[in-house]
Amino acid sequence: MNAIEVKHLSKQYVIAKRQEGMWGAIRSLFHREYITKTAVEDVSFSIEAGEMVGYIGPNGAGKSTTIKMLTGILVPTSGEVRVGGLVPYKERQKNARQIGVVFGQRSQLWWDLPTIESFELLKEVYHISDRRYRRNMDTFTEILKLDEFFQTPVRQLSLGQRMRADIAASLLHDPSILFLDEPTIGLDVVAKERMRTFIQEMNKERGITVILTTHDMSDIEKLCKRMILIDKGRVMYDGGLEKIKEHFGTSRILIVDVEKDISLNIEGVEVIREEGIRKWLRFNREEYTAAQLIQQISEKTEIIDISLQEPEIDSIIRQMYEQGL
Ligand SMILES: Nc1ncnc2c1ncn2[C@@H]1O[C@H](COP(=O)(O)OP(=O)(O)OP(=O)(O)O)[C@@H](O)[C@H]1O
Repeated sequence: MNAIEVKHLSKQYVIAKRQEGMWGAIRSLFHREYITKTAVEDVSFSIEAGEMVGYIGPNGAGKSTTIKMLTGILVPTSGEVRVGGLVPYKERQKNARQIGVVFGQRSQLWWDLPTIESFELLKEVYHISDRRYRRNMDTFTEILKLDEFFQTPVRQLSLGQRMRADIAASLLHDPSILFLDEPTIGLDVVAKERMRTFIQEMNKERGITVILTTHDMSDIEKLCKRMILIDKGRVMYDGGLEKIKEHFGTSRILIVDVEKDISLNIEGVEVIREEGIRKWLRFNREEYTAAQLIQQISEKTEIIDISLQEPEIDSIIRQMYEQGL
């Protein structure tokens, strides 16, 4: 069964146009002009129950707008959206029972209360039975070490602690679908790793469907087999990580130690770094094979050592963002 089904989904925002200057401001009191901004355009995808999918794209691509439509906060301008069989904006409360949401930049916990009290309040809000509450709290506390800061008010938690508390809170009512928006933003390496391990475990052990929005490609690499890439509101790619490397990652880097420190001017090849006799050469595998390139270099100087670097997913995506999709 598909956990999420999105068909030809679009969202336009209608924004009042700002008129310049004082006269403009006065004029707009009587005559307001509006412009429409398309944030999501004709987006279709389906996500199976138990899948973990990365939803990525540059700033302003339309990720948050999509997530808001999936969680029922926003009403689509057109198209269809179903989450666990429900139309989120029509059945917001019912939908809230089957989804968990974590926004890395914002907390859903009560700022001034000791952390444990936020959990107790959520227990009431979601009508969670004592048994379920205990079971979940025990599991989450064991993995996320929540008891280290149960008595600390949320506003005094470190970012890492706050994220641990937030993700636990989002799962307290056993949702089957989890939306994570930048869950590792600002965390140090250890905290990131802990968060990723927890997400992975919840997906594997409990079969929770996860949609992960992030700008950190290593989140995606570690967690998701599939990613949906959007730009300017449209889906540009939907598939596996490996395939994106094949499709878009046409550049390779040859690292070569040469005998003489000479400049290696080869047409279509970019020297991206030099450290004495060691050079990093970026080339396009559609224009050159590594063997051809090595041949060309060896005509100029003797080669002492070589190695070939495949592009990292991070650099491929960065390149795609920079050059447009
Ligand atoms: N409430 C709003 N009113 C008008 N325009 C909006 C509103 N929210 C978002 N937008 C615009 O819609 C587009 C998509 O925004 P959205 O927040 O969905 O992008 P995003 O991919 O989540 O970006 P980021 O990675 O920066 O969070 C942007 O051009 C943004 O300026």
